[in-house]
Amino acid sequence: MMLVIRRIAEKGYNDTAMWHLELHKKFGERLGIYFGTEFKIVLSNLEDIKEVFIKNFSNFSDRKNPLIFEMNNLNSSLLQNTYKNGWKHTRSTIAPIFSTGKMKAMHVTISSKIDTFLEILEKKSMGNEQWDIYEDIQRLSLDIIGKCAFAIDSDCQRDKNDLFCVQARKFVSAVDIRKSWILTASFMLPELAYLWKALYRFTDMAKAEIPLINGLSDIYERRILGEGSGSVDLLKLLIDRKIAKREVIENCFAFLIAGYETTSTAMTYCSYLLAKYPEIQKKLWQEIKLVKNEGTLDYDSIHSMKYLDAVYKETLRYYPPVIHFINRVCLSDIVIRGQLYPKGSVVIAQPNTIHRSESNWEHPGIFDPDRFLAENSKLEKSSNLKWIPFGVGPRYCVGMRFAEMEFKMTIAKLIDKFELGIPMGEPDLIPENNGIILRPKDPVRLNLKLRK
Ligand code: HEM
Repeated sequence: MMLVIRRIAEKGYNDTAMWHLELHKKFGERLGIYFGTEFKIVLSNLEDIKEVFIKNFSNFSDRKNPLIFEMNNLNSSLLQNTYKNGWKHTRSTIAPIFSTGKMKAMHVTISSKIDTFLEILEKKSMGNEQWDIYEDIQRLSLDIIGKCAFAIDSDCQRDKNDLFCVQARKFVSAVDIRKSWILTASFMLPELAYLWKALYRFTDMAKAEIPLINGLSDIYERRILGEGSGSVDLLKLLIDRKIAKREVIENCFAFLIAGYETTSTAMTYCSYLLAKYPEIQKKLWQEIKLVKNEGTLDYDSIHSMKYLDAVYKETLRYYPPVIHFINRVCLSDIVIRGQLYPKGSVVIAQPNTIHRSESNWEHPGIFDPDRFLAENSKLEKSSNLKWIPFGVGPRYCVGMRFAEMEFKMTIAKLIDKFELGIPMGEPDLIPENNGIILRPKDPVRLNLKLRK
């Protein structure tokens, strides 16, 4: 604990994401850290991770939520639910709404939001000013999740004062442990749970979530009365699963929290990396041209593109957006591969450590999509845990297919329309850790040249 506090004081919180790599080199592939009285075991050996997260899932089924979160409106959602309270039932009810057929039905909505995004970028690229493309991508992602999870036609992309946009951004930015001392303290001193719970209603998070939940509740009631019966969105798909109102609303809310900043951050990293490596961008553009010679950029054609798939996977390997969320609570004492995992300890797998380890990847510090092409990739095996941006085992990200569709459609359409470059003198992107997400620290400014 003292070591953690000293390190944070010396180098800043951001450093804790990368620090684990150093710690693993120094102390080995299993390391223990105390946070107050809470014991955390960080694993980087793939066999250990497989044993804990997959083979012994029944003893490690729950994620550790800071106790302060028990006061929010997410307890019956997949994000926070526990095995004892019915996570398995919720998961098996919800997973089918992310099937290929359902994703295909939703891709038209997503595509129209991306068209608006491209129109806005075209206008901006005509001017002389440089701007932060992360902001545009975040607004696109909000409009997509607004339409698909909240069933509202928000216009976050064009209207900065759009109510949904303002409230959602307020909520998400409140889940930033650097900005809220109550949140930070509740992570560091979990034994004072009762104090943190009592203080929850004074947090910005609590203030921002109420209008969002009330808005969702209104839409739910109108949907039950038959409004929008022809539309396909996650809200409707959940209502069709005949689960309780509270479960529907909390899970839609969870999709906003889990799906907005994660996907927009991944797409921003990808745009930046393609701008930085023009040869890789050119190869992707050539693949896009080939596909367009045969038809259009739609759900099927985009999912058939091998190089786009390699760029997608390599982006998530190189910069995994979610770094501090793949964890499980040990439900009872157990010994695995000679290691005692005491009841109540929290086991963690960190994607950035696994993705940047030389024992898992050749030249891990080099951005090289070719490593994922079929001929030199052994990743297709689900047992391969070298690539874990979406987590591990039965509790992996339920929205993975949704994120993949949104990412691939946006990047393919963006590169089809613009050639991306890095402006002269622009500094390298620095990823910053906000407690859960690894996001660009500074504005991401790119040159966008309309392709002829
Ligand atoms: C690039 C985008 C995304 C990344 C990198 C990502 C990553 C993750 C990770 C690492 C986890 C934890 C998995 C574990 O503990 O093993 C997770 C869980 C989850 N994600 Fe995502 N996610 C993304 C997009 C989305 C989207 C678009 C949605 C919904 C529309 C979503 C919904 C969820 C939910 C509900 C969970 C909890 C699942 C459970 O506990 O059963 N995510 N995600």
